[in-house]
Amino acid sequence: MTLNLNDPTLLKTQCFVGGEWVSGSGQLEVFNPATGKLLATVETVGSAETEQAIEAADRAMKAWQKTSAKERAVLLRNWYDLIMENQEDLATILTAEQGKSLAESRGEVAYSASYAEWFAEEARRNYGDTLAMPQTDRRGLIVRQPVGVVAAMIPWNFPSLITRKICPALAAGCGVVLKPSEETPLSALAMIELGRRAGIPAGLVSVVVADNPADIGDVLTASETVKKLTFTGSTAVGKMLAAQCAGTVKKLTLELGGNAPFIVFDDADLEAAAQNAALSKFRNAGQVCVCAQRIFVQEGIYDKFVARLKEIVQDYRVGNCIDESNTHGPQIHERSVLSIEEKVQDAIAKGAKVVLGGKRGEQGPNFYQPTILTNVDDSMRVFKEEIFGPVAAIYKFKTEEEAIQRGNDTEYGLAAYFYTRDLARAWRVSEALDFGMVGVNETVITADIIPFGGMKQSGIGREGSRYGLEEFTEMKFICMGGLDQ
Ligand SMILES: O=CCCCC(=O)O
Repeated sequence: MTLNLNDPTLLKTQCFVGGEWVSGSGQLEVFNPATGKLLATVETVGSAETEQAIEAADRAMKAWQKTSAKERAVLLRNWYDLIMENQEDLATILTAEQGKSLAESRGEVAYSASYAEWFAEEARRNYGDTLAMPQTDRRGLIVRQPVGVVAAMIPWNFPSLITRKICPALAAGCGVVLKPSEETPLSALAMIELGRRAGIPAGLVSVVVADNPADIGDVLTASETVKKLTFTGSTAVGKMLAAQCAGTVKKLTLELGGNAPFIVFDDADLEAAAQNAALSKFRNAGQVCVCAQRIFVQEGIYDKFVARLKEIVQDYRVGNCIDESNTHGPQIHERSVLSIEEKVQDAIAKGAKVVLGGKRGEQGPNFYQPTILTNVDDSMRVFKEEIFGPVAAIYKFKTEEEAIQRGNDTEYGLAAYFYTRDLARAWRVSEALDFGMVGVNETVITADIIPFGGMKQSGIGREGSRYGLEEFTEMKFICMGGLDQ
């Protein structure tokens, strides 16, 4: 399948190692999940090339960390400009390999660019501190230095979001070896080509694609040279990688799963709540860790809310999103459809009622219909597990205490949302929810400026914001003595 790109040279099919596009020993076929058609065959690499990438990053960062913050900022700003200039091509590649709507892809590319711009600015604010020492002949300083070579792994649901990891690392003075998901390597390769054009020094950032991800993962996690792992993906894989990193005591940033409650109180603006529940729940066909998963609606407005949500969702046009008239795309693969199907069947067997959908889509093996379930309860798999699909399960509740208790009843703690017009309740509930990010009367809460990350088993650390830069630095204390001589 040929993609209609303004700049066809952005469609890269080799890995980028040590500043060069390199031939690989294996081959990885990348398919459009909407059509099953082959998009590209990427030459893959293994452990030897991953070792080379680590050594190259280590070498390159020795010079890079000596550059001025301004120089690093200029490079990141150039990258931002190039991403935005190529937004349409990047969105086309993203939709083709991942399936999300073109509108969402354009948004993701701009969002990704925003991290390059943000960290171009933050690069100049890598501040330290001074201490009032108890001894008169001493001065204490705290400086922040680059953590070292960083291994970064990104998931298939946001394949162009490599900047949220690479840009703070570069701003801090680190080198990076990035492993994209094997399902969606093309966006990362296109993005890094633009990074190369923006002036990333040879070797400082490599992108390694494997047909056997464990080959690359094992080398990155065992390496003594790699000092930090930043990973976005499932909680199960995050735990495994954290265990692998324990041998070399690497610093970790883990952005893992979520099971976000979306709570609608009786006093809420019902139209806003229904519109935003739909927007959040069905974003990227339900494949977003941070979005609404368990929708709790207070009993007084439950029926009205369900009716309005159904009206909104039944208008969705599901299909191949390269056709811009389609609003929602496929799941990433058939395994995912099977997993959604099993969870919906479990709910139905335990008494759930299907208000909309509830079946595989007719568009192809990777599609599942936008679905609304009522009569659901907390014993069902749709309550306990991340659905990662277009299924809105709507739970009824009576009191605020009950909503908070059930909302918190999950091992995850990434994001939570609620709708109310009562200011005191807005504070109470915000403080009581055990989640890293809380949206009050708002679901579009993520941005370059905010600390993205979760509590409990949703992860460790934060990305973006001013805290996101700290994650790529080591704090060093310097004591200067003998100053009264
Ligand atoms: O997997 C990452 C989800 C990112 C979504 C966002 O930042 O809004």
